[in-house]
Amino acid sequence: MIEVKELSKKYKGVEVVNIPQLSIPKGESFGLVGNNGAGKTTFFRMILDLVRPTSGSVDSKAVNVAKSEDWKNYTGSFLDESFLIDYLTPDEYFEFLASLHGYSTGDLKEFLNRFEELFNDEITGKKKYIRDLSKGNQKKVGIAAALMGNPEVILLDEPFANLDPTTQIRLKNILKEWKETHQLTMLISSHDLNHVTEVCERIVLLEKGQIKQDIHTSESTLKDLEEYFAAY
Ligand SMILES: Nc1ncnc2c1ncn2[C@@H]1O[C@H](COP(=O)(O)OP(=O)(O)OP(=O)(O)O)[C@@H](O)[C@H]1O
Repeated sequence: MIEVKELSKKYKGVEVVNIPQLSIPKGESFGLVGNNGAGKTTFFRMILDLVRPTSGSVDSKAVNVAKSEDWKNYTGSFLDESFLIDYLTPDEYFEFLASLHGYSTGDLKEFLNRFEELFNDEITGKKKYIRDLSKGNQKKVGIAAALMGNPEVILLDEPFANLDPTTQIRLKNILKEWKETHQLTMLISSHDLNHVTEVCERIVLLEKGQIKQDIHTSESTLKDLEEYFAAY
């Protein structure tokens, strides 16, 4: 589904991402971990054509994302609040996206019902602008918005950060369920080793822009990663 070839990004001559080859097959839940500055966000931004590689390419369904708009039809993403329209209320924002995706009022209601627990009565029906929501609640809006339109691929940067423990657990369940029911290809970057190893069947560890480990998640993965980061 996603193919990375000889991908490099340099800022002022300093290489912050260097991934010679990486394949993410359809339906995979792919977790990206690494310390601050490891290059996770830059890598995700190149997959979304928000940052142009210095060299190399990212293909989605065998088409270079920098040379086609096709991938935008089946890719959902939420990297940060800049993905939101903050002068709208969540209801206005969801209605706007629903119209883009051709949802009827009933479709939208049904879609939002799935997030009722996650939203915890703080998001819809409140007449509060997105810009006035807490960081955690903005994140909930962004993640739900990213799942609208049944994307085949979704990219989430730090989805568990700023969420309370109850919401983290609810989000984990939503992501796992969505992946199973929609055969979603999921790319998640996270500092939360616990959650990412629970949600993702594969973990790639990035260090200074390079892949240091590429692990099929098993019972020992969490402990192995904790040991790796403790010894860093
Ligand atoms: N626009 C930019 N100009 C210069 N350097 C940049 C730019 N964007 C990112 N970098 C640098 O690239 C490196 C990788 O940053 P990136 O944000 O991708 O890391 P990250 O793994 O997502 O970090 P974190 O976990 O802290 O979010 C860092 O050294 C960062 O300072």
